[in-house]
Amino acid sequence: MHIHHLSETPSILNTFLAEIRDEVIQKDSMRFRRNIERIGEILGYELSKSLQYNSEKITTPLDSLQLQLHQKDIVLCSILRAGVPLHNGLLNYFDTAENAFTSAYRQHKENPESFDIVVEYLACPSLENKTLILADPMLATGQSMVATFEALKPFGTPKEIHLVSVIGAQKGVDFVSENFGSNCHLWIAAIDQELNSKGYIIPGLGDAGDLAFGEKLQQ
Ligand SMILES: O=P(O)(O)OC[C@H]1O[C@H](OP(=O)(O)OP(=O)(O)O)[C@H](O)[C@@H]1O
Ligand SMILES: O=c1cc[nH]c(=O)[nH]1
Ligand SMILES: [Mg+2]
Repeated sequence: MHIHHLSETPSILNTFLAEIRDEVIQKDSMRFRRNIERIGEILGYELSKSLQYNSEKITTPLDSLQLQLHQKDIVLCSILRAGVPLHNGLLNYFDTAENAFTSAYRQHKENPESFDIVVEYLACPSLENKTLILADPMLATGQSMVATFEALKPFGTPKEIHLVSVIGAQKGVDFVSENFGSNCHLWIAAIDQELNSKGYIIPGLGDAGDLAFGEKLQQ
């Protein structure tokens, strides 16, 4: 897997990462969602440099020229709920993308430290020979990404796969590296070293779904 760890090079991205991590600033849910969206825009821009381009003729009022424009074969898939603002950020740049949504949530067992990933909702166009972008802001154990990828398999074989995430734990990055092919790309803003016993990224930011949309009752 090709891992693109973007905050290794300091940039304006770090300001948005600082705001979603900061325990005071992150409580403003509108700002939290917008910052995830802005990070999605930056990750999408970086990802766009690796897409396939065709030369197309553009006619201005004065003349014409050839421009390199990317192939319009993107399917953007995100994982509910925390994936929604990241999806919006990517869609802000990939105007013509087709869209897929899936739900993957942690179903906790009696022991709070163990959980299963439940994939329930799935709405997806054909993925055959398309460029699949699979987006989820948190890559903790990596199980949601892998379970979603398994659930998408009946929809066809993409020609390229790009995973997009905001904060990952090294363990989750290793897990997706083992489970996605060597040609797959991971575009990630930050990689933290630890995962706690409940599967939360340390230092991370807390619960991205709750920060964006409010607390939910455990199932
Ligand atoms: O890498 P993993 O260990 O699978 O964990 C990451 C998952 O956890 C979060 O979702 P969550 O289950 O909190 O659902 P939510 O978006 O509804 O809050 C996040 O958005 C990922 O989908
Ligand atoms: O740290 C984590 C792990 C999973 N989901 C989150 O929202 N945060
Ligand atoms: Mg959550």
